[in-house]
Amino acid sequence: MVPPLVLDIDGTMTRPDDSIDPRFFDLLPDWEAPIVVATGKAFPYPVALCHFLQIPQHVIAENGGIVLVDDEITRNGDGEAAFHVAEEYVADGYELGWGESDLTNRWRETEIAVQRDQPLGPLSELASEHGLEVVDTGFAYHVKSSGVSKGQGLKAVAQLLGRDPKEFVAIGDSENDVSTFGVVRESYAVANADEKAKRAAGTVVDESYSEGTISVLEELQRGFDG
Ligand SMILES: O=C(O)COP(=O)(O)O
Ligand SMILES: [Mg+2]
Repeated sequence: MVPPLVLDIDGTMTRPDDSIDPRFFDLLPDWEAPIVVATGKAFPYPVALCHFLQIPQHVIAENGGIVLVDDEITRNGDGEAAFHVAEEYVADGYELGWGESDLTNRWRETEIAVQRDQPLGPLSELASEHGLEVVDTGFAYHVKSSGVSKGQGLKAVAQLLGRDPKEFVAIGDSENDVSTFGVVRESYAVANADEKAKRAAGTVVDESYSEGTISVLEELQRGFDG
């Protein structure tokens, strides 16, 4: 059998221009084991991705803040504290950086995300005053509860699916994937991954972005066929 997968979105399922690699639309629905989409993005994004891929909705959103398995939703972390950090950051004269409608944070429930061109120092200070931490995904700074992570999320998903996290193969590109790498059987960082992800991964793939991810999936598939 092919192994169950836990896939990061940004930098892992995407191409360098941030688009989802269309090859996943053929590859993933045919994958004969559970697939978990684990992302720092707000909840609607991975739900929509699973919907349009037409795969079961096994989702870790907001870096573990929200977990969805089929019809069951779990929320983790101190969202109130994260929202206070955002308010105070803005009151101090900084911006979250996503414009008026802020589609990045609009549907967030357990953490907040700040554009990476905004100053990190004051954000980290406010976060620690509220007992929170900042994670840099390479796409945004995320202010979140420290006990909340994609890895914790995967443990919850695996349990609901009647699986062991140690059955999973994880692919990711940044420090928010390190916790996932720590709980799975095999972990792969794509070549564009940050140093923390590369250090934590069992294997660093030669190819970047979705090209790297697809090469891992094809390798797993070949192992299965062979
Ligand atoms: O939302 C982000 O900052 C990164 O998202 P990802 O976890 O899917 O890479
Ligand atoms: Mg990523």
